Amino acid sequence: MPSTDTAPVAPKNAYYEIRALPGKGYGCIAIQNISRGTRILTDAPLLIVPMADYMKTDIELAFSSLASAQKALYFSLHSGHGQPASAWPSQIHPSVPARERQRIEEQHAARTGKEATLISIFQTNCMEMGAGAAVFPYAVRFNHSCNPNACFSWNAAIGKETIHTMRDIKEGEEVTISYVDMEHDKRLRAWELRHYGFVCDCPACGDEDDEKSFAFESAERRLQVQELDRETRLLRGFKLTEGAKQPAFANKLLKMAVLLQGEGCWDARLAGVFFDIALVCEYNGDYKMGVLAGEKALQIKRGCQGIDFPNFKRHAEAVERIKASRRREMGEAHGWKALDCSSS
Ligand SMILES: C[S@@+](CC[C@H](N)C(=O)[O-])C[C@H]1O[C@@H](n2cnc3c(N)ncnc32)[C@H](O)[C@@H]1O
Repeated sequence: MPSTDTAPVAPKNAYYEIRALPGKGYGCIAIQNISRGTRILTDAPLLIVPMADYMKTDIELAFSSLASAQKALYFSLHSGHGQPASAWPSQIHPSVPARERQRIEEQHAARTGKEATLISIFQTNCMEMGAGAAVFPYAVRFNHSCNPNACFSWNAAIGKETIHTMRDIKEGEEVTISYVDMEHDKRLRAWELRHYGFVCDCPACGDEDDEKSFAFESAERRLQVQELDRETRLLRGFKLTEGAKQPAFANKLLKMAVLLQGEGCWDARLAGVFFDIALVCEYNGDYKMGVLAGEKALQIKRGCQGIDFPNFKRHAEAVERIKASRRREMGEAHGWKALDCSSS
């Protein structure tokens, strides 16, 4: 439950409002139809903890520098404390180093404690931010779905967390994000979500044995994405040119893109897959496909992160380069080169 009884209000916006939802505390409900690719929130951090493996003292230090209104705002956020200790492992293996042991004990005490604490609120609401994590006072109000209709990103260029819609959303629908990696299977997701103190009942968490269900299809897609990701991961990034030399590589990426779209994941991962397809096509001299994939990558990236996202310009420049190669190729195919007097 939220730590205070005062209902939170979303920043003034045309897209959604925060409402109390049965069994979920508060959540964000669309107040008009929203098209895919709409930025519905930019949110500045309230409390930043600059390391991933934070200790209680790191949160205390960050909290101590807040103004009193910010402290009150922090304590108005949802807390996942009060979980039964029996639901969690009762022992820590002796091989675990002392610092990590202390960290686990602090986290456990916060989760199972009787009251909301700095840690229990941080656990429930923090989002990755650079090398650490932060609490964003409005982004925290979005509930989870394993099959979400929106996604979040830390945009370092504007210093804000953004929420973008990944699908067309109807007025009255809840806007959700995913707290977990889409590749994870139902069991792993359920374990991860236990840390937040709830059991997910989204369509992807339905009966996976029913072959006609969304959950069945979704599980199949996730499994295939996971396999394709494993097969291609080491050949992406700075090793992409090695990947490009393998005949099946681009097809694997394309398959991954189809599966992600089937799952409704119009997010940065999908944009990244299309961008890599574009670069592979460029490397292999298939500029026509390269332009198509590159434009698709930019369209998705614009929709899920925005053109002000730090690496958007770099991606757009790469796509322009592929387009220029395609134009040259077309020119040569039409004999324009022969007409170019300046080259004689
Ligand atoms: C980041 S907060 C989300 C906003 C929160 N509902 C609130 O009232 O402020 C995370 C908490 O919301 C609740 N929650 C999020 N997604 C949920 C879901 N799909 N089903 C039930 N509870 C959910 C859980 O209590 C979780 O610990």
